[in-house]
Amino acid sequence: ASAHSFAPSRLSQNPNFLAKADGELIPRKLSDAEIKQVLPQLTGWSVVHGKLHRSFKFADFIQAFGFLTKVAIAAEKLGHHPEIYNVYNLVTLDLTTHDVGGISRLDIELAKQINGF
Ligand SMILES: C[C@H](O)[C@H](O)[C@H]1CNC2=NC(N)=NC(=O)C2=N1
Repeated sequence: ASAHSFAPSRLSQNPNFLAKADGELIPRKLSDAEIKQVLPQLTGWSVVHGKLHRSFKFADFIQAFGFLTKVAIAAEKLGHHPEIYNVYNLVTLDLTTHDVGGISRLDIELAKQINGF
């Protein structure tokens, strides 16, 4: 591909991303219909207050935090970070894309990875 293929105007044609004025790509906010369609693949997750939401219960705090450590590593690799709430053996996660004010494919991807832990 020529250099010009990578100009922001070309990249912005990818339906999964929006190009900001400076050319930086950010994920697109998914529609309610798109979220409803993918939700059956995300066992245990629901949409609460416009965020992907799931609670997890563990045997104790150490198990809960071991899980959260895996979540943290996945999040850092993805460059996408969950909202985390922990009380002893309970963990609640809310996934939203702050950059777009809604749920994006990055939230779907993170939820899928978390379900594999
Ligand atoms: C620059 C950096 O990649 C962005 O600020 C990322 C970091 N992690 C993020 N995580 C989430 N959940 N939403 C974001 O919009 C977001 N933005």
